[in-house]
Amino acid sequence: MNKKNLILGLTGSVATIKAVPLLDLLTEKFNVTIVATDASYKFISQEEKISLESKAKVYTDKDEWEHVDIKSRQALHIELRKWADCLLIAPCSANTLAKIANGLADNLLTSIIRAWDYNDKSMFIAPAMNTMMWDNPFTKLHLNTMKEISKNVFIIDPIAKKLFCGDIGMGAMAEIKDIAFIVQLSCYNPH
Ligand SMILES: CC(C)(CO)[C@@H](O)C(=O)NCCC(=O)N/C=C\S
Repeated sequence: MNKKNLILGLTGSVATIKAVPLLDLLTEKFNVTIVATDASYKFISQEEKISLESKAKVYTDKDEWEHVDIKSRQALHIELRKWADCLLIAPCSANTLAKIANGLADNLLTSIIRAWDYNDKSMFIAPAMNTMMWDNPFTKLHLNTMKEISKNVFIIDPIAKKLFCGDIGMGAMAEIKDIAFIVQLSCYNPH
């Protein structure tokens, strides 16, 4: 089976510590390209970076600017948007959720999303944040905005469990096996 092309967006939630095992599950079914925000790198060790790069191309914001080659007239965020069949943001931080719900395009990941083709390509959002952020009114507002934008936007709800800081409550990223299953099911069987 020729695998579909998936962009995995990593953002500045502590759930990015799950990136390596999540990527292992995703590469079984997809050609994966990782787009990591600068904040996500706070949660990726040097060994994890090497592990990720052994299974996927990893782009960061500097790649957009180092690749500015006016002659080639190519923009990395547009090339990646064209390459992808679907996009998964896992984890999606409260900050990234707020930015995409308001059309901001201030880094490589949000620029790809700002250029996204919602008619033909599915987008999966797996929020992960502290319960206090999850319960804040902006979370529902921004998630509803994303759902209103297109029927091809799928929210993979967080779960309640012990959070990084020891709190117990909603906001933990969905289990990576459930994320991988949902993305594979929906991306290969568009409704
Ligand atoms: C970190 C992980 C993946 C461990 O299972 C889980 O707790 C999670 O998704 N947390 C995201 C929310 C969080 O913890 N925020 C930071 C401060 S509370």
